Amino acid sequence: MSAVYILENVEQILGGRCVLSLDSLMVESGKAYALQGPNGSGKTTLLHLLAFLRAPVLGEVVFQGERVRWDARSLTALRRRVVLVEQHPVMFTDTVMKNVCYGLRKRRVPGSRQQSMAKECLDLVGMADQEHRSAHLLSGGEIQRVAIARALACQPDVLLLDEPISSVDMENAGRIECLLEDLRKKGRMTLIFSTHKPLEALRLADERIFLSGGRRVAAGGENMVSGTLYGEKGRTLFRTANGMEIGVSAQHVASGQVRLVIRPEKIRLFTLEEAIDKGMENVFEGRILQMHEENGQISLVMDMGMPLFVRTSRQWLMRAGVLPGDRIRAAWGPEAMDLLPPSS
Ligand SMILES: Nc1ncnc2c1ncn2[C@@H]1O[C@H](COP(=O)(O)OP(=O)(O)OP(=O)(O)O)[C@@H](O)[C@H]1O
Repeated sequence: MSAVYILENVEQILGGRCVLSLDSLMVESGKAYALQGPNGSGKTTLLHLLAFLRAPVLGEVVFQGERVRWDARSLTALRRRVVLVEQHPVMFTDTVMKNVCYGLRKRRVPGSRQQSMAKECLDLVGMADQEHRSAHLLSGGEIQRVAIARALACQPDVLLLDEPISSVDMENAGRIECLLEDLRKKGRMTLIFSTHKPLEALRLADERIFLSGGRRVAAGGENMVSGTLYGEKGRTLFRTANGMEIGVSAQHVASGQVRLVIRPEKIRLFTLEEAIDKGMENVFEGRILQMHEENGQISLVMDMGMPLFVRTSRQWLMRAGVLPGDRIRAAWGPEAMDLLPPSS
């Protein structure tokens, strides 16, 4: 597979502050990527850079083998190959059809062809029968679907989406998920979308990119849960809002509201028949919800009363012979946990 983007030593400064700093990032053609990270971690900033909407202050971007020069002429050509669907897309006060044709008109596609291309794309997002409706009267989820149709009509090489599912109802979210899944399977365009939902990222992406404070980090935020710390019989316990209790060992003496992170790579998995290793303060049984191969490892989600993300080896999976739906046990010691202050 060829690289569609290569970023090197890229920095973005906004409001006098460095909000994005990436040593290197390679995006392969035809794959689906999820951008994850807490609020303000730089996901939108990175999407704007990849959409050629804002040049980085430092560093180099290579797109489809050519260094991006950021001058007006080359940007016009690049923006024809990459389309961004913003988190809250703007609709023109016109019909759905006219909105979908917008990009095609700008690209000077002949009028007759515009209609048929737009119809095809409205069909893909399940809005073919809505072409005459006024776009500004659509619901948030419908707007998101029309915006995706408008982007697809331009037949971009790269489709960027800023939190496409976060603010839409379940029905629209389901339709958008199916569409992204379909596009990913076809592999004709590169997909990059930001999300706050780890399950969605795992389900829809070939690779996940985690950002924190504008930097790429190994992983994070997957098993981050808010709750209360309290002491009981010489132990310190963490209680989640839905009443789950997790032992966090006596070395954590603080009490009150905190966030707990359980590191996916430090969790050990056991079949129900296996003996649990010594020193495991927490042992939970649950059902496997999802499994997914990622960068040579297995990412697994288990339902233990909350989704628990675990990174394990292929060898463990082969040996255990378990499948989604099977019950297993997850166990971890104090080294797998970090306590953070509550989010502001
Ligand atoms: N135009 C701007 N001027 C100054 N600071 C900005 C500007 N745009 C974004 N920022 C800051 O840059 C940082 C990264 O913002 P960005 O929107 O990329 O984060 P994000 O990961 O997409 O967040 P969210 O999940 O909340 O959408 C934030 O601290 C934000 O306040």
